[in-house]
Amino acid sequence: MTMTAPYDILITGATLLTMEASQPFISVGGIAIKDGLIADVGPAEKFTPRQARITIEANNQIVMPGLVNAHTHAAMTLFRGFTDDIPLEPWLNKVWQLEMRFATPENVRKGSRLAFIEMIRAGVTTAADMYWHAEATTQAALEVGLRLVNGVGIIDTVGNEGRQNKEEPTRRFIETYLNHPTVHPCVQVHSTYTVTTDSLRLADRLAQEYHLPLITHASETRTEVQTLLNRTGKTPIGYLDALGMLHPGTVLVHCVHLQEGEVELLARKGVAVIHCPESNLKLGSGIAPVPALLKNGVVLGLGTDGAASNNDLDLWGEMRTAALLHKGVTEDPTALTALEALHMATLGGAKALGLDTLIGSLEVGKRADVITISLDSIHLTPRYDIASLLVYAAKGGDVRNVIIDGKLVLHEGKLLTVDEEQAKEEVRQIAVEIAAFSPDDTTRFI
Ligand SMILES: CSC[C@H]1O[C@@H](n2cnc3c(O)ncnc32)[C@H](O)[C@@H]1O
Ligand SMILES: [Zn+2]
Repeated sequence: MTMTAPYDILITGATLLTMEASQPFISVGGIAIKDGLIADVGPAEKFTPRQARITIEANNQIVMPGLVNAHTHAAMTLFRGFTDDIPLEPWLNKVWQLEMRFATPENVRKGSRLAFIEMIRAGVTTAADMYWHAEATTQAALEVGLRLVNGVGIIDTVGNEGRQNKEEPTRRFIETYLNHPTVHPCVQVHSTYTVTTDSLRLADRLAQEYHLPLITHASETRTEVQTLLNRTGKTPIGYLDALGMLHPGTVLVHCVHLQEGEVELLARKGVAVIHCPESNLKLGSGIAPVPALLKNGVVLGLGTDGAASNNDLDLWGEMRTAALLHKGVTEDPTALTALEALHMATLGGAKALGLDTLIGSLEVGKRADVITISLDSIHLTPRYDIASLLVYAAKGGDVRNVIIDGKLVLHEGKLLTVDEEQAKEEVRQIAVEIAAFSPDDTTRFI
């Protein structure tokens, strides 16, 4: 007689970092996964190895919720290192010339696939993407096995997009994925400086109609704020407010140059903010007032932004940078603690994207997005405080296992879904053409 194992996957012998407020750590425990869900979590005594089809013995490993990269432009791996060490506006003017030529659906799929492999290898289980050809990015996520928040990227001043109808493709994407288990539609507009008032209004209307997050870049640079002030007499935040677009569900990426009263305004309106510290530093944009946003109760997520402005997609580095940066600028080592950085990279990001009932913590009934981190390395020895170890010493390469929606995607360091060598080779081939292209310095899009 064959007995069916009660669980699909069982992880035993690990230290659990649940990210649950009531019980954030369990010293030696296990987690059981069944039908895509977390079926049980708890101390070791609860589990015996033969209870599952796959058992992962995770002694000297940490088990925690998968990381949420709450803002990225995945396909921009294609342009990683193409143009560095210049400010955002001339950078965008170059990047947009590249994108008009090379961001074809097929290239976007290949560039995104490379990005998603990089992310999964570093423990990211969910990414929120904003790019051209949303369907191509989505296909890449489905192939690699990553959970994706995505929508049609509305932008009016680049390419022929300005003349095109935004409503129909946005609705089509939303309706295709509304009840999908791993693709979560959202509405997204690039920014107040590249999108018409009509498109901003349309985006807000669609977000409200479908009860979806509305994501946009805001107040990333001093120049952006000045551009909006010159055009409208309002800052980007003030402009969005005047349009009634600041409300729960609105997600603002960057928020580096907030003006007086804007932190409090965002808190009052229930707006979430995504912090992308490494991209902001590399473009010389500045430093977002994260400690003030935290103090005022704003929901915060953490993002890498794209690989052309970061230039990697490692959220461990992002947590560490965030924690160190805010201690440094405020001259206060408590400004952003290790646990707060971990929260931003897990439950905070999930909450910002409206997914906290599904993911972000290890809780029975949530979707099983789970990672294990090996503590065997020199740089993770010895061990006192887990949050400290993870934020101040761990690296993406320490991730051993990744489970997304109950499926094992990375097993003991081996990616199970796609051929990594082929993924790299395909992007190298596209890069040969990109390397031969010379964008000019003319400002034409902003
Ligand atoms: C409509 S597709 C998204 C669009 O955003 C561009 N982008 C990449 N990084 C940034 C950034 O830091 N600020 C503003 N816009 C950015 C990307 O190149 C695509 O064109
Ligand atoms: Zn961005």
